[in-house]
Amino acid sequence: MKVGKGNSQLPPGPRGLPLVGYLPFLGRNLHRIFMDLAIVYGPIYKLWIRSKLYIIISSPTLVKEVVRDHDRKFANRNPTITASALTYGASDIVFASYGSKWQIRRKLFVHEVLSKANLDAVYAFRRDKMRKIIREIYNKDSKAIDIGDIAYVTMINMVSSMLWGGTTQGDKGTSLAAEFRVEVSQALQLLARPNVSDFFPMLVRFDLQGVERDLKNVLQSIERIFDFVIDQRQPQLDMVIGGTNTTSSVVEWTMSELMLHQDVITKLQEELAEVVGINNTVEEFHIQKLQYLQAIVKEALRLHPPAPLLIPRWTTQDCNVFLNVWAMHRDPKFWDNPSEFRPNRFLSEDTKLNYFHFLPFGSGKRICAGLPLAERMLMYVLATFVHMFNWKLPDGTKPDTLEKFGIVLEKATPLVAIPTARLPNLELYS
Ligand code: HEM
Repeated sequence: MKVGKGNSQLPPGPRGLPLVGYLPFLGRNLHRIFMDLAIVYGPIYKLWIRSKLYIIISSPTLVKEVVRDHDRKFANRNPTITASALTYGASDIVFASYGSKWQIRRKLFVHEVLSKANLDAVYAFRRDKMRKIIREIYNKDSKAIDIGDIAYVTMINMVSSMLWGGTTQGDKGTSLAAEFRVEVSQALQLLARPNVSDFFPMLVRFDLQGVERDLKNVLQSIERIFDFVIDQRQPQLDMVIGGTNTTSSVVEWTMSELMLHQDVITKLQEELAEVVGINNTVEEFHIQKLQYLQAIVKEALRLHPPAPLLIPRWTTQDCNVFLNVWAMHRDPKFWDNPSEFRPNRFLSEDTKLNYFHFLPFGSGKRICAGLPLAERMLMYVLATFVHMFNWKLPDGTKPDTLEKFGIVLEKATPLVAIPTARLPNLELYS
């Protein structure tokens, strides 16, 4: 199929303005705008932005064609100027073109760095970092803490200890990790922002929206923090950026939903008491027995997938394809009362099956390469936070579920909560 503007085989789509196409109508919440357009144009439609074609899909049957039936044709990426700058010319896995370099990098990453044997072998590092965080939370002595920040510190410590055996230590480390989180979060939002320079190459040098300037500043800060933390060693951005904001954001979203649903947190604490025991700390080997926790995490990933549009695919026919999983995760055709947080839906046999309307990690050749580590860290951290502590909101506050769109869908307002030790044996906190 040719992708010229007059091609009648293309799906329908909204008309844009002459020259710029649909660009002026794309606000910051792309996943919601795309869902609203799907109501008008159907589960597959097109957008032109200048001469670039975008296809947006939000039906599981069509998604299956992209990620399974014709996977290879849709396995490429087309990084924007911002994505290229952030990854030093797509020298990572996420934005690398589909080809031998990507294949080698991915193979090494999946089969060596994140192999089961290697993940088991470095569990001691994750355990050690978890213990330090338990102590840090306990020492806050019933003061309110930012859950996203503490989750981020935990994740960055776990990931960096796996990579370099290092850590961000104590208060200094915590503030550095928090600083790093702000910078990475800004970088991810810049990545998601439509940039005029991508569509008008002759305007690149003017950087009209200042996106490249902002990204350069963010990159400089990231490099400065990295140099300090890892002492000049080669940063592995795939793991450090891909693996920390996503997982910590899911921890924050899950904790927010738990704070809003006391019945769920009570049931989870009962499960933890039964599987782990109130005289023990959580270990990774408990995770597979924590069925209710697994359902909770899936439900949080359904409502708040960190990558609501996955990472766009670039086809052999030169067009970008967005898979709007956020819309599918909330489609009443597939879910009863889709906007309600109901982990039980994942306990029934029906939803345990792998359908294409639930894809928080994507699917096919480009499926999240960090999935095994992501699952371990998420479950381990959440189980520990909920088993070791009771959490209460500061007086007069209420958690919300407002979103901030970026490559990672974050919470707009940070969740702040007060922990108190839950287990009788206080030695477990020291
Ligand atoms: C809750 C946590 C996470 C979620 C929801 C998530 C989600 C995703 C999604 C949706 C994609 C794109 C998939 C597609 O295009 O079909 C992706 C790609 C990727 N993720 Fe994750 N991710 C998470 C954690 C991690 C972690 C912990 C790491 C690293 C340790 C990681 C590394 C990667 C890499 C390297 C890719 C690129 C794969 C490729 O293009 O070949 N992710 N992830």
